[in-house]
Amino acid sequence: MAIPVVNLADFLSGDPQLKKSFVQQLGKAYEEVGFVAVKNHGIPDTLIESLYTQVQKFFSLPAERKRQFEVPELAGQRGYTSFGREHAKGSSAPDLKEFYQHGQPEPAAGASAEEYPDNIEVEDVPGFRETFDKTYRAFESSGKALLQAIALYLDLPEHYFDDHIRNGNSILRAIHYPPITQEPKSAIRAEQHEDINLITLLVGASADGLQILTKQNEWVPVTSLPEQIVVNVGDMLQRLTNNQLRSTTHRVVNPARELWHTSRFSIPFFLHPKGEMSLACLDGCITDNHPKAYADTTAGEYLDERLREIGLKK
Ligand SMILES: O=C(O)CCC(=O)C(=O)O
Ligand SMILES: [Fe+2]
Repeated sequence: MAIPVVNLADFLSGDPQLKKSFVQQLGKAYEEVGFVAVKNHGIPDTLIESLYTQVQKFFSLPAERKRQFEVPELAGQRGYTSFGREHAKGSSAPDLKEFYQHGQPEPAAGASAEEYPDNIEVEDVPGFRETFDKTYRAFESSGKALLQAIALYLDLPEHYFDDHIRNGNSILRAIHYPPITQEPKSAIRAEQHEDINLITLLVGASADGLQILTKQNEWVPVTSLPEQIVVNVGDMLQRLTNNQLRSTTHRVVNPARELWHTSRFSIPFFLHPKGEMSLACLDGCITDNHPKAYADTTAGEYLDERLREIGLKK
């Protein structure tokens, strides 16, 4: 399915009409579909190419070497998580994937080392940390503009989210779905789930497989052009907006048998605020028809609960 396409250059153009129409298009798409494709997203192609090259080098390291970058106490939030560890909330079959996670390169002064552990060095791939740091910042900056548009759509001040996400707890995750070597029984590359964070920005996955569950309860493949990124609403934003914006269920299915020998790579950026941000439903989103649907919580408490549900935190 072609998801709605928006042009971030319209929002940043300085033309009030273009900006306004961007805000309406994005907001409407997030009420109806929960996913958009964004063109002119501001993440340089050359950066994405270097990131993919380094990610492929990382995953082709020997399994025992990769495991040296795995730190279970960090609940997968930094470094490597091996194949078969993470499962979707409510599913017992682990996803068919391994991944590497990179966090905030520049935590705020005084931020706790428990919430913002250092990133894990991978000496085997030259330039690895620099490329992840650079891409992290590029995603932060595109994500910030998108959240400004979302704030305007919700009749909040344009810069409502800025402070909450500055030096925030976002995660850049590089995922490798290895070739499938035996009948996977019920397991798929990524079982159906909703993302935890405010919004997710995803650069062109290297193969098909991503599908979203529509309001009509049908699974449809997501298609976007190579120059676009896919950006979807996560549960934190759904919760904050009392279900006005939709955190749409999605999954990654296995390829046809003749393509089992191929790998799939994808690199989502999970945009998280700082842990202390309140996720209490916004007053403007609570009405007689839409009474408050969630208890108050903070982003940090909510993240903790969700990491336990997907098997990353004990
Ligand atoms: O690999 C993909 O295309 C999407 C992955 C995903 O949905 C996730 O990691 O949350
Ligand atoms: Fe996801």
